[in-house]
Amino acid sequence: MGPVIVITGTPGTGKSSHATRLVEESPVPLQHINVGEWVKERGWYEEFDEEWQSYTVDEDKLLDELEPIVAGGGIILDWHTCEVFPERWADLVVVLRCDHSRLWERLEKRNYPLKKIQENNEAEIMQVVLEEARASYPPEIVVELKSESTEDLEANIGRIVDWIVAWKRDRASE
Ligand SMILES: Nc1ncnc2c1ncn2[C@@H]1O[C@H](COP(=O)(O)OP(=O)(O)OP(=O)(O)O)[C@@H](O)[C@H]1O
Repeated sequence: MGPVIVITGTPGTGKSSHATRLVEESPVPLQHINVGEWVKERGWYEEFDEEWQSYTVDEDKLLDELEPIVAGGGIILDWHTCEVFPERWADLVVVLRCDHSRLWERLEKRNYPLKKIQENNEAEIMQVVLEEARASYPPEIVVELKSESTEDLEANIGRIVDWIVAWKRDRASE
């Protein structure tokens, strides 16, 4: 059985880019779950908020549906929030960080409404997701990683792969 790795961070910090690379590089098979996409595709939401252009997630449904999948291990949970997931699910929580002006450019390229860019930009400055991760999981499993360049991305993947190798070794010797 593989580990459950949560990759979180403000929208645009590079969660999906990291998850995609990690699936390719991981020494154990991992399934990438882009939780936001699953919410949309599988209807795990209560409504679509026009003003914020986002879905109001049905958290009970999401947890019920994900529980048996996560229980099998070998999962990357890719989402901009992590406090919803039960603490027991995660073996590692990666919080991606990005300089806010760079993040602004990335979000502008996606044609996000200005209000949404501002909200996300502010959340990154206030390190909302990092605080959320620290409040929700034991400190030893929360790792903050910079995601501003492709060099950062490659270095981060290397670190996570090393962590998986150690995780596997620890399990084998138990
Ligand atoms: N470390 C990085 N170096 C260079 N470009 C990056 C890096 N991380 C992300 N990007 C770029 O930023 C954009 C957003 O990346 P990505 O879609 O992976 O972010 P995300 O956090 O998954 O966003 P969302 O939460 O909206 O799904 C993409 O164009 C991606 O190529």
